[in-house]
Amino acid sequence: MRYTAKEGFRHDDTPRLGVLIANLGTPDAPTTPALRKYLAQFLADPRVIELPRIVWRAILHGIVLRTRPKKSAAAYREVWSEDGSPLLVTGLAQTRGIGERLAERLEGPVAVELAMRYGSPSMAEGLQKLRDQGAERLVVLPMYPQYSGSTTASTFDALADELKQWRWIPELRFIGQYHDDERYIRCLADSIREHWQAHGRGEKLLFSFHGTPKRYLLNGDPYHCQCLKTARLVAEELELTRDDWMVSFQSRFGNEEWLKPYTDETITEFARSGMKTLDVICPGFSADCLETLEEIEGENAEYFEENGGESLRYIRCLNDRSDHLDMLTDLLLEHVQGWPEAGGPPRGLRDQQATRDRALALGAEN
Ligand SMILES: C=CC1=C(C)c2cc3[nH]c(cc4nc(cc5[nH]c(cc1n2)c(C)c5CCC(=O)O)C(CCC(=O)O)=C4C)c(C)c3C=C
Ligand SMILES: [Fe+2]
Ligand SMILES: [Fe+2]
Repeated sequence: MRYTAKEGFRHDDTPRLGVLIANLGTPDAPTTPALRKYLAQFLADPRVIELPRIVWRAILHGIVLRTRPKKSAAAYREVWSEDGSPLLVTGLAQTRGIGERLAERLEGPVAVELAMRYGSPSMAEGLQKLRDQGAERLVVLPMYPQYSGSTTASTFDALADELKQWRWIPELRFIGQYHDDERYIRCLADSIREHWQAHGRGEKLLFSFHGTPKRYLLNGDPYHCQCLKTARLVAEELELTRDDWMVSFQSRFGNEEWLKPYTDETITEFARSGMKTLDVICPGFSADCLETLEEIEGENAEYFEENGGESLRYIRCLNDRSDHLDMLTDLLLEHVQGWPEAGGPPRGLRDQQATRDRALALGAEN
């Protein structure tokens, strides 16, 4: 059949609201073969690498996938826990926490699933699980506070690739960003204050965001502006002066110019100029992952010390903090507003009798 439908579909099924929590994804294991598979999917995405396909495919298969998997696997081993990759472990905890909160706060039934853009659980699996639970309305929350074509739009592409195979497309809301949401800014500021209380305050606060090629900004991607705004709002909330904080961009990939200043150079420069203590936070990530734990808390903390600094204190992502999950639940609830009978089953399907009538009228057998 060309178009798919829910397994065991019945015309009198109870409809519910479906919530898809989407994040980037992570390899299945910290091994070279698992990394090769993950990076092959990730780096083949034209939203991530905007280069002519034939040129890039030759570089990807001829060079990148022969060299990077081994190096990346070693980096993943540094952060891997007994339960698996931090991004997945935290993603599952976030999904559970948001599910519990929504079930308490919504009148109608709700189903919440996690899906990863690359690797597993895949976008197709997450969406099919929601459909199997009767989700006729769908809200998608890509867990990226700042919109970027390379992340948020890529999630949309994967969503569309799956949904275009469905017979019955759910009603849809897609959350594009929440970079300046007051509650998100307050969560970040509170996490910084708590860190200062526990570990003391460093000489400066560095906001380090994942970078993208500068070309994407010049071609209209709002990511850079949204990162700067998040940092400025947090600094305002903490009543910092302009000298107290700075923004930089990490995780460069490839040879072209990326968003500047680069985090590794900034941190090295700070240490060389005599700074002894530095606080670093990564508000572009909703969950700690390779890029924060290995690259910032590991590698960049080493650069800081090697160049004369004494301690780089990494402030963890909001992860499954309850204020973060409350904030994301509020955001989801806001986005289902305006739907007839917000959050509940679609109008006309509320009582089972009406559904059965409709099934009869259609002459359906079930
Ligand atoms: C938070 C936003 C992210 C943006 C923007 C982003 C852009 C981007 N990333 C790459 C290349 C890689 N990123 C990798 C890991 C990675 N990236 C993000 C988030 C953003 N990326 C996360 C959360 C992670 C970690 C995943 C985990 O499993 O913990 C990797 C893989 C690791 C490695 O080999 O270094 C690559 C590669 C590009 C090219 C890009 C912008 C165009
Ligand atoms: Fe990345
Ligand atoms: Fe990295």
